[in-house]
Amino acid sequence: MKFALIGNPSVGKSLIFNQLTGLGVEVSNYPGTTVELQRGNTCFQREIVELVDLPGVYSLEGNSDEEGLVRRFLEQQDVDAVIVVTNVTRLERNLYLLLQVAEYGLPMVVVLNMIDEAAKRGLEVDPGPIHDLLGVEVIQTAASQGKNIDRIIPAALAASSPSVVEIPYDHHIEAAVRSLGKMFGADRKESVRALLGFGENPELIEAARTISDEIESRHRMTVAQIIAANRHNFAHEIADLTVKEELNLPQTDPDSILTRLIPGMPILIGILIGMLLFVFIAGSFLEEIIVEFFDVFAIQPFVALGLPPLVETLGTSVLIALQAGLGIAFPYVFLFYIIISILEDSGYMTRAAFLADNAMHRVGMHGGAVIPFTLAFGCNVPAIMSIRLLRSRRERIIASFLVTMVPCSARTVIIAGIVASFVGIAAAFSVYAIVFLLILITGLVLSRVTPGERFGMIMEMVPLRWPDPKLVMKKSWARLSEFLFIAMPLLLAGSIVLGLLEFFGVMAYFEGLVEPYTMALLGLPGYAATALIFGILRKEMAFETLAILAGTADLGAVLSSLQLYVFAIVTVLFVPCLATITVLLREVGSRITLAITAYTVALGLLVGGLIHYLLS
Ligand SMILES: Nc1nc2c(ncn2[C@@H]2O[C@H](COP(=O)(O)OP(=O)(O)OP(=O)(O)O)[C@@H](O)[C@H]2O)c(=O)[nH]1
Ligand SMILES: [Mg+2]
Repeated sequence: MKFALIGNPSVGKSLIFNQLTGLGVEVSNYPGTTVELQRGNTCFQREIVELVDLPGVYSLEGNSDEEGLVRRFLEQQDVDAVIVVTNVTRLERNLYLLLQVAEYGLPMVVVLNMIDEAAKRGLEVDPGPIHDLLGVEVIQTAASQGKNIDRIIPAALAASSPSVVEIPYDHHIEAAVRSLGKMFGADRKESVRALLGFGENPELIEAARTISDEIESRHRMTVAQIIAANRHNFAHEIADLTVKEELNLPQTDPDSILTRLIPGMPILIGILIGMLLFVFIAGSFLEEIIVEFFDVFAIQPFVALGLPPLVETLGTSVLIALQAGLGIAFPYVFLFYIIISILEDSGYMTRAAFLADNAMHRVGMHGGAVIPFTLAFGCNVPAIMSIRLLRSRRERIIASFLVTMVPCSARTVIIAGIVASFVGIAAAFSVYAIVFLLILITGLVLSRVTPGERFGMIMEMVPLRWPDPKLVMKKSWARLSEFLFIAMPLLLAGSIVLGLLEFFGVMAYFEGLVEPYTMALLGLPGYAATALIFGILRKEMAFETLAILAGTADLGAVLSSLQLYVFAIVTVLFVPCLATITVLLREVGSRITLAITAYTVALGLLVGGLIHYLLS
């Protein structure tokens, strides 16, 4: 037995899927969380039931990736029943999709989810009309409380015949349906879909097209528009019968505050700055503890063992990599994830996206890109992972370039540790200014040259609600472990390779080789190049390595202010770190990853060179 969960975005499909299968699919109060098929199994009365979680869509007839995916899935008719999940507080729009799904003629169960929220808003829900009109089982659930979830699978198993619904169409459409039925023996649902240009029978579609052209020449509307209007009306009628306002609770509308430019924008900026400050302050505090702990309890005792030099070098490299990895994973990445999850699940992120939409359009994206951009200030790895939320490949490509350029917390360490302490605060801010300017220019250029369709934003304002701490922690943990499993092994492998290179003197040889070039191009000594390469492992290692190689932590004594400034600029721009490269490979593929890497290296060297040339 195989069932599929279908519904609008953010109605709770994935939450129901998780509860039924015990899998950890991402759940979020943000439309478009699920972008591909997820499969899982559940067991009911000793029978294995396969469950498919589909991405949320508003319609089956548009041409976005998700709509195509759900449509193809339904056309294959490869499921025993569909479970249509709806948000009962927004029933009318949900029913519009439901009516379309019903026309595919699969056995169906209707889930009216978020019944808890309906109760809170004083809505009275009567499942009777849907049951009677559609002839399907209707279940009222509150997935976040697990209420009635257990009734879904038995109902799906019992559903054997398709819905009996007949949407009353305009008389021209009805006449067309009748004549297609006579000519081809097509049933009502098949004929309607043929009129919309879908289906398997080419002759039927051809005949339907002739009829549609005729209807369109007489009406001023296309057949698709007429059918959509009829469905909307019908959905409206059913919704009116199903949901009644019980009592008028006085409601203040927080959206009138949050989505208006003033005070919405200052609130958004305040929240973002507050979040960054919190993560930096709490993060650096925690990081120090972790780093200190490693120093005292792992690295120093290990060195004190007095092992053979090769073992010692390799062992220390691995320990330092672990220290670096955990030092960033827990304090920064985990804290960021928790805050972002709270912002997502509270529903605030859709307000932020709405506000940022205008500005984002200029650089070729839409408001949805606020999530990756905010995440990127903490760490580029989760930021790149979250570009999945963006709808088109075009946007994902642009975002992947821009997000990798955002100064993450490790790069902030460089700017603070090298520029602010040895050159000056104003200089440190100028580094940020240069980077933001470059991001802006890159975005403007990319939005011109990147091929692909531009999409407007149709984003549902999900309701504001208190996030569930358990769900927030679960999600943050799942995201963190993804980071740990991708970034950590690489960090360890990379550090072993670098340790070996150093041990066998390859590094020293390399420094001698590149010194003439680094001197000429950037005015930097050869060991700075080694430090830059260590920076690929983890950005702030560039700083640590530079200090080690220079033989002193007082960098101001060995390098000039200009040299330090150039070094910092190059490190900040030059190549994303290894962990970022790995997730880039996974999310956007090797070609784009290569392009980003080449672009950032070129940009780093160019800007660094330019500054060296202009100021020396
Ligand atoms: N109050 C309440 N919240 C719910 C209920 N069901 C789901 N939610 C919340 O609604 C949000 C959306 O849930 P998801 O399961 O991610 O929705 P989805 O339908 O999979 O969304 P997409 O993957 O974007 O299509 C989450 O924040 C859930 O915690 C419910 O019955 N009551
Ligand atoms: Mg989902």
